[in-house]
Amino acid sequence: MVRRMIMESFELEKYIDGHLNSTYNTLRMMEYTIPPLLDADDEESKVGLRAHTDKNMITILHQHEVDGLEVKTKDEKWIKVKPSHDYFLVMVGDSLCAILNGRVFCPYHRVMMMGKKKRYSTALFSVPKPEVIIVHQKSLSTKNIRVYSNPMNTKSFFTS
Ligand SMILES: O=C(O)CCC(=O)C(=O)O
Ligand SMILES: [Fe+2]
Repeated sequence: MVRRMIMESFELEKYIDGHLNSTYNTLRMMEYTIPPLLDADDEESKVGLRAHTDKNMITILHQHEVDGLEVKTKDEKWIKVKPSHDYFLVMVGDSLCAILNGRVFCPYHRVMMMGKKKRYSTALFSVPKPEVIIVHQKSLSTKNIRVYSNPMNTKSFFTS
């Protein structure tokens, strides 16, 4: 649904079905244990998952009760995502950013473990199928924020 809305907002309606069929979904459930050397004054000791962008198209995330997820904004500030039963966080990944030629923001995010509780999260990743070639949409070429000039197959893209 979110991908459909994004494609519509760029007037790419005719590509929606092909785009949705170009991916598969994978669900991952994660458990983060309390870091053994947790020290409130030492940022490094709190890292549960290092800062990264997701390579896939879109990630839908839910964190259960214990917080820790942080997302970096365009102006380079880390913001904490509060856990809630009521919402899921949708994050754009590198593949969607590439096909839309950088017209959507693909944020760095990380997990920082603050307290004395294990943390659980669930993520649904939509991933380009292995045979898919990642190529940016020509009609979006004018605003070349991030350069993905060469079409790449999924394997090269994911390892680049
Ligand atoms: O556990 C989380 O909240 C984030 C997980 C994540 O970013 C990932 O698996 O790529
Ligand atoms: Fe991630």
